[in-house]
Amino acid sequence: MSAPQDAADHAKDSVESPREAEAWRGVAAEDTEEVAYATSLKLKARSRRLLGSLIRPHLGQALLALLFVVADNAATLAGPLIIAIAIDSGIPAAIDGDPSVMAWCVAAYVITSVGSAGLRYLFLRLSGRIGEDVLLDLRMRIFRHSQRLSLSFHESYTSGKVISRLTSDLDSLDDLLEDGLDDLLSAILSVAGIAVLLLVLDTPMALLVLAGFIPLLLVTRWFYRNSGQAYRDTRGSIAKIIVQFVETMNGMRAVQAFRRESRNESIMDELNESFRGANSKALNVVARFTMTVRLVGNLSLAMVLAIGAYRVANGGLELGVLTAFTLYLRRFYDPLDDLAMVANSYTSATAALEKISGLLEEEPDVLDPANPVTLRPHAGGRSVQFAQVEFRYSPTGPVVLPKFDLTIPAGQTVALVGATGAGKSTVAKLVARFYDPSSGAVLLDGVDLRSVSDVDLRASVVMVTQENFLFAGSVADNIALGRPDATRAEIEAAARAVGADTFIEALPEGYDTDVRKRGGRLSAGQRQMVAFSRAFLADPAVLVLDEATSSLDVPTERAVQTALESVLADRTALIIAHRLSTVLIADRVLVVADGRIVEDGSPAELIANTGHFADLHTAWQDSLA
Ligand SMILES: Nc1ncnc2c1ncn2[C@@H]1O[C@H](COP(=O)(O)OP(=O)(O)OP(=O)(O)O)[C@@H](O)[C@H]1O
Repeated sequence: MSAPQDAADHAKDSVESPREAEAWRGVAAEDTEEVAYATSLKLKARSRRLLGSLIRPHLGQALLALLFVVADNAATLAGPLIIAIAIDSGIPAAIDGDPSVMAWCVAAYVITSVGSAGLRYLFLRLSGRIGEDVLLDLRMRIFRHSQRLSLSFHESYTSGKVISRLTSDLDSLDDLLEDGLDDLLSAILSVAGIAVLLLVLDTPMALLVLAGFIPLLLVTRWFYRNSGQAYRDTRGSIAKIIVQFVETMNGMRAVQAFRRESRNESIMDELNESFRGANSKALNVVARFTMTVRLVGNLSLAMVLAIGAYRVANGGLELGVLTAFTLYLRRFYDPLDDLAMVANSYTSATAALEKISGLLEEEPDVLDPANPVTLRPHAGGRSVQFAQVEFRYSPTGPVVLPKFDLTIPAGQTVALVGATGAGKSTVAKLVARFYDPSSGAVLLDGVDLRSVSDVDLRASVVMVTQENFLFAGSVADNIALGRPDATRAEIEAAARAVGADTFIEALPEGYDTDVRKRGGRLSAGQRQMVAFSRAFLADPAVLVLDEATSSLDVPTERAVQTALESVLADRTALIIAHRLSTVLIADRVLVVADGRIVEDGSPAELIANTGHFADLHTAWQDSLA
C-alpha cells in the first residue's frame, strides 16, 4: 500500500515530460487517469502536506489516542495469556488446595477486560473528536477557498465538481478517520503483538504459523495492486454521477423546456452502470482477498490444532499454551479481514485528498493588492478608463479585446450596443474586475483596479447581471445584499425610489416574503426591480448593468425604465443595452464590434449618422411600429 509502490504500479512506464511537470498543479491532473510516476509522487506529497496541516493542530490529542489504542490492544492481548496461566498453573494449584493463582488470574482477566473496554471508549471518543475537528476544518477551507477563487476558475471547474469535493470526497475521509484508521492500527498492533506472543509461547509452532505469512504477503500485494485501481474507479464514477445530478438540477428549467429528461436518464443510466461495474470489480477483489485470508487462517489453525494436540498428548506442550495459541490465532486473522475494508477507505481517502488538495492549491487569478490605494471620496460617480487593454479569457484562448481604449468621465451613462459575441459583457466584467486584463489597465478614478482594495472595489463598482439572482430569504434580505447593515427604513426607501414598493407590499408577507430559491415566486420584471432596489441601496459610484433581454409587458417595461432612471442618477453607469428606450436615456452610446469600439457619440449624433447604430435605431423603430 506504500505510496511509491501504488504509483509505480500504474505509471511505471510513463516518464514525466517538462510539460507534464507543470501540468499537475491545482486541479490540472484531476481527470488524468494515468499520470507520470514523478507527477504522482508530487500529488501524493501535496496530499500529505494537506493532511499534515490538518492533523498538526491535534497532534497532542492524536498521540494520546494512539496511547489509548496501544494500551487497549495490550489489555486485549493479555486475555489468552492469562487463560493459559490459569489452565496450566491456576487449575493444578487449585486442585492442590491453593486457589490464590486462580484468583490472581481471574482478577487480572477482569481488570484487563474492564480496562480494555474503558480504553476503547476513551480512544473512540478522542479519535471521533479529532476526526470531526479535522473534517470541519477541511470543509470550511474548501468552502472559503472556493468562494475566493476567480470566476474564470468556476466557469471551467463547474459547481458539480466543487460539490463532489465537499460531499463524497469529505465522506471518504470521514470513513477513513472514523473506522479505517482504528481498524488499521488495531490490525497492525494485534498482528505484531500476537506474533511476538506466539514466539514467546512456543517458538517452533509460532514459526509454523508465521510461514503462513508468505502466501498472505503475496495475496496482500495482489490485493492492494488491484483494489487501488478498482476503488479509484468507483470514486471517479460517483463523482461523475454527482456532477451530472447537480447539472441536471441546476438546469431543470432547460431540461423540462427541451424535454431532455430521457437523454439525461440515459446518461445517468450509463454513469450508474459504470459505477456498478467499478463497484462489483472492487467487491470481487475484496471477496478473493478475504477468501484467501480465511483459508490460510483456517489451515494454520487446523495445523496448529493437529500438531499441538499431538504434542500435548506426548507431554511436549501444555494444554494452556495450546488454548492460548488457538485463541490468539483467531485474533491474528480476523483483523486481516478488516484490512480489505481499510484498503477501500485508504484508497478512496487518498484519491479524495489528492483532489481536495488540488482544489485548495488553485490560486485566484484576480488577486487582492499587496499595497492597496485608497480611493478618494466621490460625489456623483467615478471615472472609468480602459488604457490599451488587451484581453483573452485564457492564456491560449483567442484575443477578445484587442487594444481597447475608453474613457468614461464620472457621472456619465454609457450604453454599449453591438452584435452578440462582440465583447460587451467582457468590457462590463473587466470594469467589475471579475477578470484582469491580459495587458494594459482598467482604471477607476485614475487608479489601476489591481491596486484598489477588494472592499473599496466592491463598494465602488456594482454589477447587476441579467440573472438577477435571488438568494433564499426574504425580499428585504435580498435588497440588502450589498449593504447587510441597512435598516428596514433604508430598504423600503430604496424599493420606493425605484418604484418596487407597490408590488412588494402586495406580496403575502410584504418585505418579509420568502423569495424561495432563484426567485420562483417573482416574475422576471419583479426580480429586476428587486435587483435595481439592491443596486440603489448599495449606492455604488459605478454601476455596471447587463440589461435583461427578456421582453416585458408594456406597463412593466415602463416601470423598469423609470426604476432604471432613478438607479442611474448621480453615478457613472455602463449599460449593456438591449432596449431602445434604455439607449436613448444614455449620455453616450458605444457600438462594439469584434472587441473594438466602432462608433462613439451621443444617441442623437449616432442616429444622425449613417453608421451601424443608425441602422439599429431604424430596425428598433420598425419593430415597435
Ligand atoms: N468565460 C468565457 N470564456 C471564454 N470565452 C468567452 C467567455 N465569455 C465570453 N467569451 C467569448 O468572448 C467573446 C465576447 O463575448 P461577450 O460575452 O463579451 O460578448 P457580448 O457582446 O456580451 O455578447 P452577448 O450580447 O451575446 O452577451 C465571445 O467570442 C465569447 O465566445
